[in-house]
Amino acid sequence: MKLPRRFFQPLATGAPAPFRELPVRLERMIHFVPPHNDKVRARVPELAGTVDVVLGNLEDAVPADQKEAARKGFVAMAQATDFAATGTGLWTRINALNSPWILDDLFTIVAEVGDKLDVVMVPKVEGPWDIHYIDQLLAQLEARHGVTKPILVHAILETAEGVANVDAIASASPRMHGMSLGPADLAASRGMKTTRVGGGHPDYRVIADPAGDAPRASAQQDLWHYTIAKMVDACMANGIKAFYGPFGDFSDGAACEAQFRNAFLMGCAGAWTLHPSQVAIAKRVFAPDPAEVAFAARIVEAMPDGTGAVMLDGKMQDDATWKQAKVIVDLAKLVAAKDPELAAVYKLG
Ligand SMILES: CC(C)(COP(=O)(O)OP(=O)(O)OC[C@H]1O[C@@H](n2cnc3c(N)ncnc32)[C@H](O)[C@@H]1OP(=O)(O)O)[C@@H](O)C(=O)NCCC(=O)NCCSC(=O)C[C@](C)(O)C(=O)O
Ligand SMILES: [Mg+2]
Repeated sequence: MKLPRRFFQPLATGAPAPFRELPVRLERMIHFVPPHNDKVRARVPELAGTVDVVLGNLEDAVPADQKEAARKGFVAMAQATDFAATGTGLWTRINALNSPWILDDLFTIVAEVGDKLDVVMVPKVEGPWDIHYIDQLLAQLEARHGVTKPILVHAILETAEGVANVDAIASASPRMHGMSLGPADLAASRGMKTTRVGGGHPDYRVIADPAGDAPRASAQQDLWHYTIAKMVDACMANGIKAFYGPFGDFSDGAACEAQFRNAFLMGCAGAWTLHPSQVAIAKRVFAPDPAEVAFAARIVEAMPDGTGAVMLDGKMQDDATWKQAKVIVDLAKLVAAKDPELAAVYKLG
């Protein structure tokens, strides 16, 4: 374990000091773009104003013979658009640590567009040692290329070993931004019997006890509940953000929305969008319900210093519910600052 007083020291001479607190940003969706696809890349300038984060994906879903084109395409799209002007985050997902592409990914991207890059998403993180490696390398590259804003790191939780080490990953470095669930790789790593990318499974259910000849009620359960809960606890305990990952069935918007909403209610800040049709779903889900915001605002107003006990509509409020209300009001303010339509609905002063 590193000494506490050394935790926030830059890891290379000339590298920027790590953030003490994460920048406060609205990240309802991390929108995936395949940078080797010229047609999709051409839409990025227009897309940038409509999503909270644009991510250029270099890893899985990019064919091996297109890795270089994807890297070049990412540099081109990063240079072509002023993401900061619309408050849009610019991220990339690099190839895995054991792949032949990762060094070229990081060397090229930090050299060419390191000052524009907010977050590097690292796939298949197994333990804190993976984060330490990336942390050190990024510091060296930031120093070499004069990058002044620290590049953050986001881990994908997508192996059984990673889940076993989730707390240590979350606390591995002050560079940690957060974590996303990777349900496809994780299912494979765990030996789960599903070919779906996220979402439920019709055979994963509980069944009521028999009661005579009556048909037995049965309901589908959430395969990802345990993992999301574990990830949210690890992230929030370390002051970083948890995200649901991808939902692969673009034809089933209702199931995507249900999965996103479960993650939102459990504490996640956002989800990935892989297709334009999922952006509106994420916007709908990762903003608090206006009725909840109105009630939360009443709680905050009824307890100006956040202490004591009061009754509102027959419901007891105290210091703890005040904190719950603050979570909702603070998020609503963040959403309202970016979305004038919701600002009008929330009516927050
Ligand atoms: C699947 C694909 C090929 C279907 O692309 P398509 O063109 O066949 O689909 P479409 O329905 O015909 O597209 C309609 C329009 O939207 C455009 N479009 C389509 N997608 C996008 C996009 N993302 N951003 C912006 N525009 C997009 C597309 O170009 C088209 O434009 P047009 O009307 O002008 O012809 C395409 O959607 C795509 O490449 N999406 C990203 C896929 C991806 O990044 N996958 C990896 C992340 S998930 C993962 O890795 C797992 C994980 C975490 O690791 C683990 O669980 O283990
Ligand atoms: Mg994966």
